[in-house]
Amino acid sequence: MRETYLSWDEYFMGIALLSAMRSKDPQTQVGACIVNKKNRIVGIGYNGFPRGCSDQEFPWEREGDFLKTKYPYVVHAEQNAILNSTGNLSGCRLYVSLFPCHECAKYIIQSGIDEIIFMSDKYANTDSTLASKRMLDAAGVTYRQMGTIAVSIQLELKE
Ligand SMILES: O=c1ccn([C@H]2C[C@H](O)[C@@H](COP(=O)(O)O)O2)c(=O)[nH]1
Ligand SMILES: [Zn+2]
Repeated sequence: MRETYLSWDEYFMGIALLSAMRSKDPQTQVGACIVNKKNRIVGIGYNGFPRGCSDQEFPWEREGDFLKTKYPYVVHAEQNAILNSTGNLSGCRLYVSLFPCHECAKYIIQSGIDEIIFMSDKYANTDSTLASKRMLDAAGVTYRQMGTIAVSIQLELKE
């Protein structure tokens, strides 16, 4: 038997990271993958503009006049994963490449997701993340950080 197969955590985080690579955000690409108790993927998403809002017409800027930045327009990865999901998310886990912001935390809680597995916590000291953790703690949604994963795509094609 092979000893180097991926754990479930590595597998689903790998899918979240692969999804992040679809994002057109030049600064921060986020991917999310929702998994049920049977280890079935039930939702997937990345950060991007809503349907019909073209990347040619909407800005990816971070600074300046609010309406000329990405912030009022971008749909977060977690929100897309929840909106794209196939059914009841009660008891599901969320794999996400960046710790969810306070807005996403509300949707996560209300959807019934009860565990978050994240990689980066680069905005840990911001009010958004502090508010997010406060709500998640109050609601009993647990979260844990995964260290870096080395997923190299290497298939042995045997004749
Ligand atoms: O919970 C979150 C928080 C942020 N995002 C997305 C939204 C933006 O596209 C980027 C953050 O951009 P910065 O330039 O790093 O501020 O990440 C998300 O999908 N989920
Ligand atoms: Zn968010």
